[in-house]
Amino acid sequence: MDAADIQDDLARVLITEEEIQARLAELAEQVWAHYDDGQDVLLVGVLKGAVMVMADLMRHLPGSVPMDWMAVSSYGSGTKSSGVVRILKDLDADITGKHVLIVEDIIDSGLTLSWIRANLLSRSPASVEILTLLRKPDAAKVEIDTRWVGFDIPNEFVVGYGLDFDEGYRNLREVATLAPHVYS
Ligand SMILES: O=P(O)(O)OC[C@H]1O[C@H](OP(=O)(O)OP(=O)(O)O)[C@H](O)[C@@H]1O
Ligand code: HPA
Ligand SMILES: [Mg+2]
Repeated sequence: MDAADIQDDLARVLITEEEIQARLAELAEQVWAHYDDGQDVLLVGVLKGAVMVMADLMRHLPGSVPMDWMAVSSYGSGTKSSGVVRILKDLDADITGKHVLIVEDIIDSGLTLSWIRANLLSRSPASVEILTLLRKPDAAKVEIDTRWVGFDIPNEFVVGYGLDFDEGYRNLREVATLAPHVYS
């Protein structure tokens, strides 16, 4: 798939690269202040969707912070959450007594993060907070206490900036909806 093909598959750009970066810079400032200049916080990214958010959020932080990753899967190759969460890769770190900030690309139904949050809370961390770039308020099946949200978006399937459709489109720099011909 070449670059021109990718652009042909998009219906509408919802959030531009510039808007994403400006918002992440704001969020990074708030995160840094909340954790007392990044003291004792562990950033936990959720693979694979959160790779771009993690990479750019971290680079907006003015000092050094550690990161760790979990891989879970609930979507498979479709566009609807199965609600069944599996751990594909667990954290390397023991988070007992640590301040954990979960970094995510999107809260859609909320099923994935509510499961991850409960799972991490069972390990006796000092705190667990959530930062997500995107949230779909109209798709929520469970309410999740989310301290930092980049953008609330409509209840449409989106791709780009880490978000995939059938493992494609993660490398787009913006967040966009897909053209109908891609689904059919
Ligand atoms: O709020 P929900 O309805 O649970 O959906 C959100 C989750 O779904 C996506 O991950 P996916 O399982 O597709 O894996 P991926 O990150 O590897 O694409 C996304 O990255 C979130 O983790
Ligand atoms: O809208 C979405 N796009 C891509 N992956 C997703 N995972 C949950 N919602 C979405
Ligand atoms: Mg996905």
